[in-house]
Parts: sequence; structure tokens; C-alpha cells
Amino acid sequence: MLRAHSVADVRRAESLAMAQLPDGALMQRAAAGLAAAVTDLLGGTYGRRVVLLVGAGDNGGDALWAGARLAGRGAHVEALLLSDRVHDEGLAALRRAGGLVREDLDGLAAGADVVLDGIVGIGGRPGLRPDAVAALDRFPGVPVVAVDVPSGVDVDTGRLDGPHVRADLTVTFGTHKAAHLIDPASMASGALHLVDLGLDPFLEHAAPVVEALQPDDVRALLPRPGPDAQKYTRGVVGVRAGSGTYPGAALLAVAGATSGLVGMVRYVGPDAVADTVRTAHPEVVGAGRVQAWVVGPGGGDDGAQMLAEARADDVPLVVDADALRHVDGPLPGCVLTPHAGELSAMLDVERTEVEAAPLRFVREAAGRWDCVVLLKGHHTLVADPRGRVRVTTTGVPWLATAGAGDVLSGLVGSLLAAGLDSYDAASVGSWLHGAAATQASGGGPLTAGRVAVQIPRLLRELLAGLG
Ligand SMILES: NC(=O)C1=CN([C@@H]2O[C@H](COP(=O)(O)OP(=O)(O)OC[C@H]3O[C@@H](n4cnc5c(N)ncnc54)[C@H](OP(=O)(O)O)[C@@H]3O)[C@@H](O)[C@H]2O)[C@@H](O)CC1
Ligand SMILES: Nc1ncnc2c1ncn2[C@@H]1O[C@H](COP(=O)(O)OP(=O)(O)O)[C@@H](O)[C@H]1O
Ligand SMILES: [K+]
Repeated sequence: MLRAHSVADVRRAESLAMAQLPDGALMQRAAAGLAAAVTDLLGGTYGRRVVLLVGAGDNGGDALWAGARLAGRGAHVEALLLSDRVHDEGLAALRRAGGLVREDLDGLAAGADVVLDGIVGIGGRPGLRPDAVAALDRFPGVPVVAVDVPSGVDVDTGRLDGPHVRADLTVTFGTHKAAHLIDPASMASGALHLVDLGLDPFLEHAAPVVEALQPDDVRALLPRPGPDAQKYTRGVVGVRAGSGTYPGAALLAVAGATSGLVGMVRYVGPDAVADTVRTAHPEVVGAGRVQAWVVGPGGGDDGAQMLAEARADDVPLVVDADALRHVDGPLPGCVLTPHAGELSAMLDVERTEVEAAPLRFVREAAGRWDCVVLLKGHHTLVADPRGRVRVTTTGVPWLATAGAGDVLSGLVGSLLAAGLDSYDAASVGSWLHGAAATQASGGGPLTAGRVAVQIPRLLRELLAGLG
């Protein structure tokens, strides 16, 4: 499991670790890891032009010490100081290694192979000062490596408030921070590289702000049939989806549900849609007992009735699309799967507010409806009413395509029916959905149907220990 911790917990762990180490040891570990990551990015050091943007705190100190290491290996390093006071020892080390120090933009060379953002780290307030913005503007198209976090983002919430760095790579220290994973700041973080500082023992009891499933976690949680399995013991998922207007949503939700994770799939809906579903998926049967219902995709005006009928069975539900606006009270054990537009309507706030603070609103919704809420987006969030949050880091922007959400709801429903609890079903389903999309995309466009087809192939690789 990949975990992101709060700034307060990082600081606590840092001071416990420092109490057992010589002065400056953590910063040296950070700088060594940073210099190595920059060297990898540049494919070498000798003759490379490196610009350091250096703020007042230890984040600037990391950049200076890393710059000194790079200069020592033949890089041409120039530091722009963005404050009257910067890390003294780091500055002295850079000078000793032959690095150049500038106090204003005018003195700075025109080009660079990489810019290191050591403006602010976990001690920064959101936004950037004009001098930092001007310095960044000086290097259009040059790769930016953020030191610890892209400067200017809100580290604990992933919110943006004013200008901020857009990094190609973020080299972070000790543990991940929420801003690396949570939108919109995650989109400013670029690729992530974690440098181990030995903080793990001191973070053991700190509850993460968010966590992200990794392939081993998903593999361990996947339902698989035992030798005595029969179709009913593996779980039966029911799908109530589709309408005359949106028959395709039923097909896609059923396609997501028939990925092989349950023993049987039932479909209940208009006769004409049911015929189409059974033509495409002959293994799908009609009404009967289920262990979980998926309700809402393409339901149109039937959304309220679909939800009421599914609730009557007293089994866990995945409530999606047209059923979401009919949720009128707590739904313990269930999963709601809105995108930002649907969640904003449910909470009666603007869509832009949800997009600006998805962590806040997904938590609020999970508390309000006493169930798991899966908020779809670039990095989908899954929150439970206890305040736990998982973030999905699999997937590709090509997945933002009509019907992809229908496949997801069917898949999550099948995991619920197979016996996973609602938090695991939602987060594992979202992970698989994104990973299947990445595989199916292969760097190019996707359709929702191709994501569904990819899921059993992905499962096969996961179960074989690949990926
Ligand atoms: N934790 C660890 O284990 C380790 C942490 N390490 C490193 O330390 C970093 C944290 O360092 P830190 O605490 O010195 O704070 P930091 O982020 O440099 O910024 C604070 C300074 O910035 C200023 N400032 C604030 N907002 C601003 C803004 N918007 N725009 C401009 N300036 C702004 C503010 O000055 P002020 O404006 O208040 O005068 C203040 O002086 C951490 O991210 C990591 O890189 C590693 O070395 C080793 C292990
Ligand atoms: N920028 C993005 N990058 C990656 N995945 C995305 C992005 N935007 C949306 N998605 C994913 O695409 C899917 C779209 O689902 P949804 O909005 O419900 O579409 P539909 O209602 O047409 O089925 C979701 O799984 C969502 O997480
Ligand atoms: K930074």
C-alpha cells in the first residue's frame, strides 16, 4: 500500500528520526536521492545545465545540497536565491563545488536542461510570489523537478490557490504527501519518486491522509473460487440498468459485471433491453436472488423505481448515474459512484467547487449517506464514513469516455456480490478499471466496451503474479 501522510505527521516523524541521527543526516539523504533522480532524468551529469530555484527554508536547502552534488560531478549549476536568507550550509556547499549563485533573474543564464523547484516544501503556504512566477516563466519547455512537492500547492488537501509549479517529476522524501495523489494538485506533481529517509518506523501509527492500492494489495483482495466453489457460493450480482433511451448503459454495466469475478449475473430491465443484453451476454439470467445490486446506469426516468426495487432486497447496492439523485437517506454497506457533476447536484454545490476540493466533498458525502462514496475523476477517490480515503492512481485520460462509468459500476457490483466489503469493492474495482483501461489503451483511444473486455485478461496477469 502506498500511503500519504499529513505534514504534521511528517514533522513528528522527522524530529523522532533526527533525535537518533547526526545533525543534517536527513537532509543529506534527501539531497543524495534528489541528485540521483535528477541524474537519471538527465541521463548523466557532466556538462548538464541545472538551475536551482531556492526559497527560504529547508526545501531550498535540499536543492542547494543536491546542486552541490551535481556540480561536483561536472554539471553547470546556477542557483537563483528567492529570499534574503537561504540555507547557509547548502549555499556554502554549492559555492565550494563551483556552483554559481544569482540574486536576481538578470544574472541567470538563458537556457537549462532542468529546473529544480526548491522554492517551498511542506512548510509553504499555497500560491507563489511574483519573483518565483517570473523565474519559472524564464524556462518554458524545460523539465521541472519539484523538490518534495510542487511549490504553491496545498500539501495536505491537494487544493490549488494561486500560481503553483507544474512539475514533470516530483522527488519526495520519507513518505508521500496528499498533494501528490489528490486532484487537482496531483496533476501538478508529474511522475513521483520517493526517497527513503528511514522514517517508516516513526510513521507506523500515523493514520494516512490517503492511501493507494498497489498490485500486491489488489491481488491479495481479489475473490477467487476455492475447490468446492459452485456458482451460488461465488456470489450473484444483479444489474438494474438501461432504458429505451439508453439501452447501451445496460450492456456496459453487464459487461463490467461479467468479468468472471462472480458465479452469476442477473439483469432486470425493459424487455427489449433484456433481449439485447442476453444476445450479447448469453450467460446472463433474469430476476432472482442476488448478493448485490447495481442500479442506475442509463436508467433515465426509471432511476427512482430501480432504486426502490433494489432496496427492497436488503442487499448492498452500487448506486450510479440516474439513481443517484433519488438517494434520500443513509445507505450503510452501499457504494455511490458519482462523477463531480453528479456529486455537486447531490450536495447542492457548484461542480467547480467539487472539482477544486474533491477530498473534502467525497468525505462529506460518505458521512452524509453513511456509506462508501467513489468520486470518479482523473484520480478517483473512495471514501468511507469512518474518514478513510483511497485514491486510484491507475488509468489514463483516454478513459474519460462515454459508458466507462457503467462498466465501473458493474465491476464494483460484482466485487460486492463476491463478498468484498464496500470500501474494498469500490477501491479494488476502481483500481482494476483504471489498470484495464491503461492496458487496453496502449497509449491510444479507448471505448468503454474495450475496457470491459480487458478486465479478465488483466485479472489473469494479476493472479499469475505479473504486474
Ligand atoms: N520532513 C523531513 O523529514 C525532511 C524535510 N526536508 C525538507 O525540508 C522541507 C521543509 O522545510 P521548511 O520547514 O524549512 O519549510 P519550506 O517548505 O522550505 O518553506 C518554508 C519557508 O518558505 C517561506 N514560504 C512559505 N510559503 C511561501 C510561499 N508561498 N512562497 C514563498 N515562500 C514561502 C517561508 O518564509 P516566510 O515567507 O514565512 O518568511 C518559510 O521560511 C521539506 O519540504 C523538505 O524539502 C529534508 O531536508 C529532510 C527531511
Ligand atoms: N482525466 C481523466 N483521467 C483518467 N480517468 C478519467 C479522467 N476523467 C474521467 N476519468 C474516468 O473515466 C470514467 C468516466 O466515467 P463517467 O464520467 O461515469 O462516464 P459515463 O457516465 O459516460 O459512463 C471514470 O472511471 C473516471 O474516473
Ligand atoms: K518544492
